[in-house]
Amino acid sequence: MLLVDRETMQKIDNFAINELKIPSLCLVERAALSVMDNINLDIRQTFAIVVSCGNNGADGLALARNLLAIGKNCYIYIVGNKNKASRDFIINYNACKNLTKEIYSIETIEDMDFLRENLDKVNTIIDGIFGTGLNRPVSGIYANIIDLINEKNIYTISIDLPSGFDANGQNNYGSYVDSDLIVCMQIFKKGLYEDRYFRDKTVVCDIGLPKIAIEKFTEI
Ligand SMILES: NC(=O)C1=CN([C@@H]2O[C@H](COP(=O)(O)OP(=O)(O)OC[C@H]3O[C@@H](n4cnc5c(N)ncnc54)[C@H](OP(=O)(O)O)[C@@H]3O)[C@@H](O)[C@H]2O)[C@@H](O)CC1
Ligand SMILES: [K+]
Repeated sequence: MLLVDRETMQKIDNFAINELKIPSLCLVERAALSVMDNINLDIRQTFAIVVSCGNNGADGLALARNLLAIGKNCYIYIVGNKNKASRDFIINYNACKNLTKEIYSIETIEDMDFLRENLDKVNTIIDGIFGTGLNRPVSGIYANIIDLINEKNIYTISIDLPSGFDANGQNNYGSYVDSDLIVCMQIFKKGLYEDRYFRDKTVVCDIGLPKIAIEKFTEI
């Protein structure tokens, strides 16, 4: 079983995008559709999509866009500084704005109360807060949101990694999402595989990263 740590995954992503010229927006779209393929859309009608402003969030907004396109109810909650958002986040954010009014920033205690109340409207939470970009302990509003998600007994799908969980399985960054399902992009992240609780809840999906990019940084 091929496993990667965070740093190696980032090297593979960056080589594919910057050297092989694989458009990152295509990788984000494939990631979003791989999550969508793992949702039973016959029973899941209403979604809370919780994102921060990096490419894990871009995956979440691309998923929201695809769910909205088929008429699902999506409530989008954004934590973090949109001014620091990734290009792929912005592209998907601009599209989602034309598909729904239900887009909310979560910054204050009042916003947290709003989120606590509104999560009860959905039967599925999509966790697109952090992926392989997590690089320090989770604190403040991020920790509050992760704790709130865990308080709710609502089916939760994490994109790539449970937000707050270290891809390398070495660092304890504090709170992390207690996911029901993790859709992990392209290669099993080491920390997930080595964690018995999360290994069995993880599916690994091909998002189109070329073999030559993967082989360059791993011993296949
Ligand atoms: N193009 C690609 O590479 C592809 C990526 N893909 C997807 O993107 C994910 C990686 O995306 P990403 O590198 O943008 O980081 P992400 O996990 O969204 O974090 C966002 C930012 O949060 C910050 N941050 C970190 N720790 C923090 C903390 N404790 N508390 C607060 N903030 C914290 C940190 O920014 P900083 O604050 O360090 O400037 C970080 O940059 C990957 O898992 C996969 O899902 C796939 O679509 C395939 C193509
Ligand atoms: K996540």
